[in-house]
Amino acid sequence: MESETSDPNSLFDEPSIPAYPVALRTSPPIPGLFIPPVFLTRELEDEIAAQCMHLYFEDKEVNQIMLFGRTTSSVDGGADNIDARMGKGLPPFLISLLHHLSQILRPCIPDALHSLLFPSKNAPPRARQAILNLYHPGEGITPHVDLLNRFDDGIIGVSLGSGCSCDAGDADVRDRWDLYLPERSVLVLSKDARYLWTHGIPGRIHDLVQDEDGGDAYLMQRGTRLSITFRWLLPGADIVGAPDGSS
Ligand SMILES: O=C(O)CCC(=O)C(=O)O
Ligand SMILES: [Fe+2]
Repeated sequence: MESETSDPNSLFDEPSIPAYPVALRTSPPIPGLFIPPVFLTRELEDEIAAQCMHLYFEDKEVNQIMLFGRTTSSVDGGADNIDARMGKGLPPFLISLLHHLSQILRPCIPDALHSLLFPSKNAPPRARQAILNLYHPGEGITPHVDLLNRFDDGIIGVSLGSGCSCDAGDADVRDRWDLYLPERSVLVLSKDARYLWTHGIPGRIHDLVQDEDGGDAYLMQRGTRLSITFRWLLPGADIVGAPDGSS
């Protein structure tokens, strides 16, 4: 992940209103990208963040954790085991989060996309992968497309602890959008948004954000943000430690 700190020449550590692009609060016209108007509850946010911090980040010098699930089989009840189908091999609190996401996303995204993200009993079994990223203010992630040879279509991301801007650029960087991912919001990337557009988080301590009521854009300070993203592993891609082991 990349990092940038405040301007060392700034006397008062005040942001001069920077020439940041204004991050939109509505989904831009990128096919397959959804930031639906649904949010995790504060209780759920706190519970998940506490589990992640305790299990993976506290007292450790890491800012990214990758968790690999496994494909269901007849041993765990196969397709009838709804928890296994949701994310066999992932920790129980992430499986609960996936159940919750399935419920809240159902009315907000196309049915076909919902079935891709949360497959029915009859769908072929597959393995999930989760990436947990911890960003302190000023840190970001370089624009990228999630690995094409490792992950399938359909990515879900949640933002915990803080919002941030996300920049989305098309492959030729001829078109780009800045979107605001509020704290507790959910982002879904599929189709063009997953395959043809990059996504990244600029490493900043503030974001310039569109006003919801049509007023001037305003600066929002970043807090520590934890993102959790879920993807499907392509068949055979669940071998940990492959040479291309980045996200
Ligand atoms: O932090 C985020 O929301 C994005 C993370 C991401 O793009 C990744 O882990 O591949
Ligand atoms: Fe990504």
